Amino acid sequence: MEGMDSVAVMEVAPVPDPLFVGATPLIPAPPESELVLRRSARCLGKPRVPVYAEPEEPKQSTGRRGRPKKKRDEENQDPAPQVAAKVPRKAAKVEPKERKPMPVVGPEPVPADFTGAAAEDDALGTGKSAKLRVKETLRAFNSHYLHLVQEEQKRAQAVIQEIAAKGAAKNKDGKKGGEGEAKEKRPSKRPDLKAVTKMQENNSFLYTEKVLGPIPGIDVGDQFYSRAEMVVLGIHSHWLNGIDYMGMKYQEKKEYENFTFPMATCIVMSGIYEDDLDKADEIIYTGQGGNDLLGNHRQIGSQQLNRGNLALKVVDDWVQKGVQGHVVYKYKLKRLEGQPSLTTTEVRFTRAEAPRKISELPGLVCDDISGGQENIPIPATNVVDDPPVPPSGFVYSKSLKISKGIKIPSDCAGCDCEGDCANNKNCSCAQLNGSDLPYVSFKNIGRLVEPKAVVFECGANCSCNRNCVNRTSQQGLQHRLEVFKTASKGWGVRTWDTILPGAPICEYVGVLKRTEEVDGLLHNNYIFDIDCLQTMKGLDGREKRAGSDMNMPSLHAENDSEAPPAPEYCIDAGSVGSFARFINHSCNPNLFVQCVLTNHHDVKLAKVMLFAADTILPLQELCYDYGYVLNSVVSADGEIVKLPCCCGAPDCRKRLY
Ligand SMILES: C[S@@+](CC[C@H](N)C(=O)[O-])C[C@H]1O[C@@H](n2cnc3c(N)ncnc32)[C@H](O)[C@@H]1O
Repeated sequence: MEGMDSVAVMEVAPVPDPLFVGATPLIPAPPESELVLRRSARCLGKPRVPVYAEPEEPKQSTGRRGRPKKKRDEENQDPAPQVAAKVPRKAAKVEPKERKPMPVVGPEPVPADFTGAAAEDDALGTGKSAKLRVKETLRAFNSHYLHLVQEEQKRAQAVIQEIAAKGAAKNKDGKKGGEGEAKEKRPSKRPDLKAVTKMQENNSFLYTEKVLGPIPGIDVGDQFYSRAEMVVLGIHSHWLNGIDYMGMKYQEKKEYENFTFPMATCIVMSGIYEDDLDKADEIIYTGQGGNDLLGNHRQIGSQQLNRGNLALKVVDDWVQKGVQGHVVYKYKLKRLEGQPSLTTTEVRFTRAEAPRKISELPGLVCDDISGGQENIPIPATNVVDDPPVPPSGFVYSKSLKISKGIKIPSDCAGCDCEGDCANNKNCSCAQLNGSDLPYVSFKNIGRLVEPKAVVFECGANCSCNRNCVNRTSQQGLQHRLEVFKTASKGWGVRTWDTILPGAPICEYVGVLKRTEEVDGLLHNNYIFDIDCLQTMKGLDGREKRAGSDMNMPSLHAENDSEAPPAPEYCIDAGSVGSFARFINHSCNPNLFVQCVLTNHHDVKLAKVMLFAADTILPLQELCYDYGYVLNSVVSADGEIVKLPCCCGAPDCRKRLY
């Protein structure tokens, strides 16, 4: 059963790789091949915004997270949106008629002021930066996707159970049946395609017009996890075709009167054409058609000079016999001058180079800051200080320490499932979560379907096994991470692995204390208030979470009041903590905070977990929104303490507090 589950997910899970060069809308194509999913993308467009644009050195100060008393400062809510550089794209022309061999055609100049319909950073007038809108669109897609995966897993489970039951009955009669039959019979569904359709129905695609030239919010070097993501952003509208283009109807539009159509807006290089040549800065691209699409890279037929193959305007093109002897059209593309360098030597394999060996890391100051406590070692590097020093002043602990006088209850009833609760549709822990389990399982790692008011996990009183998907936050470190010294935020944490939305990162651990114990403490930047009630209620600028209106009688009584009291407990990671204490704040974060309950139902003492909000690529820094209320940090002499934010996000609020 477990194997069957993961097959269902693997069939539908998009896996990284290709490239694009422009933008487009979508006509949702029917599912054509699983191979489409074996792709991701990187774009060639306008120059990249630096990842760490860190304005100034922050002052050391005091404060703690999640103590919302006032509304956020208006002035810091809404920073001026960035305007994207207008970088006109060069284009070259290919005549739309059969030629053998095709002549070399020079570039057709694009009018100097032409930057495409969506070139302004806030062309949609949302008041949000284009980067943020890209992120929000991807989050919406991933949210649909995870819900649909959950739906599909449940459906598959039901089919398996039904067929297994039939099989058992048949076996009784001496006939064949059971799981093997289920594997054969269960039709494959594509949650990613369904998610795209949902977004199209809701008009939630980011860009719905095809664009020539740079696309706001998309930079050279950006990576996408799947074709579906590119479709909902409006970068490339096809599931399968490598070339997306503007057809002849654009010829009639005034703004395009100087152009020759069809004209390509975006290509995807997926690695399935054996005749492609990929040198990152120069690509020899094979036109579309004639591939058997089985992932074995084989060309089984000749290509036609039509549709997308007519639309590419490139520095050179020709027709030749491919490796299998079939006619293929070839296009030479070169990167525009002045674009930032790429992190890989091939376009289609886009994973940034994560270091292979800890010992070879530049600036290595510690092989494993956890001293062997975590599942995976966490090295620390420092290329900022001279001499380089390791992080110090704390004792590593991967679990929460409890202050004297605080008792964590362990009184709640558990479920009586066998094995994994995902296989029991009547699991009592699933009921606590609203009916479905909060997680779906991918390759035996749980992913949280959506941020929730609170997550009820299986705990000590449950009879399911230790690997049950509803114990996802208890499985320890799942990804290779590095603690590194940043230029202006002190230490930070980055990943070496691709982390997918909803994946667990860590628990925020330290010493569990009463907040009154730490009130007035100066110079402790590592205190985390347990403020689930605020999160659940969606107070002080926070987003209201799914499940916050649910009738959860087991939750603490304060949950019912409109204005919950200030948090009673906090986690102090000042002197004891894990790598979580090094995770910095960002106004545009890639992690989110999630309260989790396991052995009791007192939200005042909930576990504080961090989960991935987005696809986080290798070498990206992990960060979450500390959620400080501006002007809420006050010094002993009554002065408001301010800390500038150095997160570098286009929508940065400029201050942490
Ligand atoms: C929990 S610690 C994070 C780890 C910290 N960087 C360190 O070196 O230990 C929080 C402190 O890190 C710094 N910090 C975190 N995010 C920051 C940001 N976006 N801008 C400036 N400073 C930041 C601030 O000094 C903050 O009080």
